[in-house]
Amino acid sequence: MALKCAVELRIPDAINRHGSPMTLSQLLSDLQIHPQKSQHIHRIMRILAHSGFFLIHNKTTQQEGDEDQEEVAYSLTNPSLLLLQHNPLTLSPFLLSMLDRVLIEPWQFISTWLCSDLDHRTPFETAHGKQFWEHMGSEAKDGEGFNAAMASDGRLVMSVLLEKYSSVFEGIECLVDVGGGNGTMAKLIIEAFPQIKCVVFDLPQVVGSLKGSHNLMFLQGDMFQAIPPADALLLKWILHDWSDEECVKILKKCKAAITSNGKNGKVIIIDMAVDSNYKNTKNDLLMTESKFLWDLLMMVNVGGKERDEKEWAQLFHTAGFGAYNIFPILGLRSLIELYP
Ligand SMILES: C[S@@+](CC[C@H](N)C(=O)[O-])C[C@H]1O[C@@H](n2cnc3c(N)ncnc32)[C@H](O)[C@@H]1O
Ligand SMILES: O=c1cc(-c2ccc(O)cc2)oc2c(O)c(O)ccc12
Repeated sequence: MALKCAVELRIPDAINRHGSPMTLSQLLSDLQIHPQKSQHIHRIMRILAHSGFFLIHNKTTQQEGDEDQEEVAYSLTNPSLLLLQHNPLTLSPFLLSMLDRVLIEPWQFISTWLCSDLDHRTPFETAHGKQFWEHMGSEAKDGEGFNAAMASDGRLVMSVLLEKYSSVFEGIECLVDVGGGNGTMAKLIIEAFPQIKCVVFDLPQVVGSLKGSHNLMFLQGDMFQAIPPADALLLKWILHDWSDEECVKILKKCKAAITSNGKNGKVIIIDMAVDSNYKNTKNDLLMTESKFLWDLLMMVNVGGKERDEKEWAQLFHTAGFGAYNIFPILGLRSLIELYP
């Protein structure tokens, strides 16, 4: 919440505009903080600096006719560079949506949900009276915020995919981005590979009003009913939204789509793989904690889960797939290539 406050106040942008470590008094004169509350900003900055979002410097300032004064000053770090408004890889929309009231409120309802005999899929439904995707379809502001969040995550992931793993897209003529949101990933794919025709397949509420181009098409539908045929399907942050049974249904539709007309395509999955040997102290404890937190996020908001490699393998096998490769690509995200 301290970080959300800093992003809402555009503190990273203020420090960036300043161009050198910015003292607390310079920061205060740039922000529109009520004078009676200005003494609190250093407390917010202190914890964010401790968490690695800002660097603290001691700056000596010369006062006319007075002794030099030491004042605390702040500069940006790699994580706060990713919160600048005009950074093409900014994660601010992700942060603001994920810490919005609508996604935070359901955490207050976990025990109520666990003890209730109401047929609610998630604490999200207990809190808001609707399931996640239905809510995002009916509350335009929340839906747009969530789609913008996913788009900002997509730009970051795509920058890594294109730089280090672009071979996954080689040889593809037609790709369907299943649950592809507002088409951010698809647009970056066709920019890098103009020979690929991309279809962004998502719910009517997400793609119904979006316009395509000569090699980009928006198609509305339900991935539980049918997925359009293609050489390759992309599923980014899709399967962790769903239960095992639902994932098997989606994956069976995926297999039908990549094997229609005698084709032998592939499914490209970008999702999380929890470490199965996390008790091994050599593992990164913070990384594992984050993955377990995401697992709860999926339980609380959408009714999905995060899976370890054994659980992924079981899903693929049950859905009738033959082979897969899995490797970590960026932070919590892994890339899985799945073959019939
Ligand atoms: C977590 S978002 C991921 C969006 C995008 N793949 C990304 O990572 O940026 C899941 C997407 O699945 C879509 N979705 C949910 N249920 C769907 C369904 N039954 N058929 C097609 N898309 C669906 C949502 O509208 C949403 O855009
Ligand atoms: O409802 C969510 C929330 C997240 C989320 C929230 C906070 C974080 O620090 C990270 C992620 O992510 C989601 C997601 O990836 C998804 O596919 C559906 C819902 C949510």
